[in-house]
Amino acid sequence: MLKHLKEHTSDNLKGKHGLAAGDAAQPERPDWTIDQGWDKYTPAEHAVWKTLFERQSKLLPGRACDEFVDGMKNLPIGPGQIPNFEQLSDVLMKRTGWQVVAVPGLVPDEVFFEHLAHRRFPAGHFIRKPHELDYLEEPDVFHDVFGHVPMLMNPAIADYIQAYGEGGLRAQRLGVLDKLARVYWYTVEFGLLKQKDGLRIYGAGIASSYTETVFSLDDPSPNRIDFELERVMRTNYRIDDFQESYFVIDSLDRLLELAKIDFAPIYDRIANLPDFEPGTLLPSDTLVSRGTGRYHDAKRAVVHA
Ligand SMILES: C[C@H](O)[C@H](O)[C@H]1CNc2nc(N)[nH]c(=O)c2N1
Ligand SMILES: N[C@@H](Cc1ccccc1)C(=O)O
Ligand SMILES: [Fe+2]
Repeated sequence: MLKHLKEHTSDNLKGKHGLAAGDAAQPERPDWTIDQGWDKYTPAEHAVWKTLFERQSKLLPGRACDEFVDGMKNLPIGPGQIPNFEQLSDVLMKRTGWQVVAVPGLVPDEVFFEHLAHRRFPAGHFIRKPHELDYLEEPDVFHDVFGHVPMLMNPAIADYIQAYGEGGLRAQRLGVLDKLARVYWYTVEFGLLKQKDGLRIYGAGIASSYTETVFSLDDPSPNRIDFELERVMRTNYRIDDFQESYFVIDSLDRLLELAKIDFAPIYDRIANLPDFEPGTLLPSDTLVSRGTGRYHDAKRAVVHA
């Protein structure tokens, strides 16, 4: 599974800012951007990209949403080489006004939000090692470019992620970042979309993961629940394993509506309400499918044995 996802937790970031790629030094620039250094990728690194690209490209038709497939088709992303961020930005800029900038790994929350608010997507410049194809703790170029960039070709997602950047800066000031981060997690990273012919993936954390692509759509274990904002804001997520629940929207335009909602009164309303564990089902949930819980229960049983 792509448990790549310690990536998005503030906790994980503490004491680890950007150093996490192992040996990355302090940021060269205040916005933490670096040069992609495209010429410095080795043949072995391009080969890792190719392996990942080909595996995912076979799996995604009929599983990724139409917008993802369209976005990919119109971008200079292929099996042959790790994409060049300047070439991606040229195409994206014309389409939705976004750019891709290189960062050494996780960047501090406020730096991340500042980039998004200015329609710059920070992408890890490094690629995972051959022994980490399905597991890594930081967003690398495969997750960030293959998973996120195709969706940034879509105008609704483009506006939504910019608004999330602005909302992130605000949520930080209000001390409610954990609530907002769950909205990003259960949409941009792990969102499912109802299309005419069934459930499809639009979340980048799924789309860049071979194993979670199958698990999220085909496995009976996880819950698939209609997206409801307050419910999602109160739901913890798993950073080191498949999700126990996925939240489903019926149109990407739904995200634009979310972006326009003023979250401040909602933060206030839920401030003293309890959070939910990832696998919880509530009487108020509208289910696309109820999960058996089998996958995570089996693991819990081993831990408690
Ligand atoms: C809350 C939030 O979205 C978050 O933790 C940030 C922090 N820094 C990051 N930095 C990078 N490069 N990529 C990310 O997705 C994030 N996520
Ligand atoms: N509308 C949110 C910001 C936001 C935009 C997009 C996604 C998530 C949140 C707010 O008022 O803070
Ligand atoms: Fe991501």
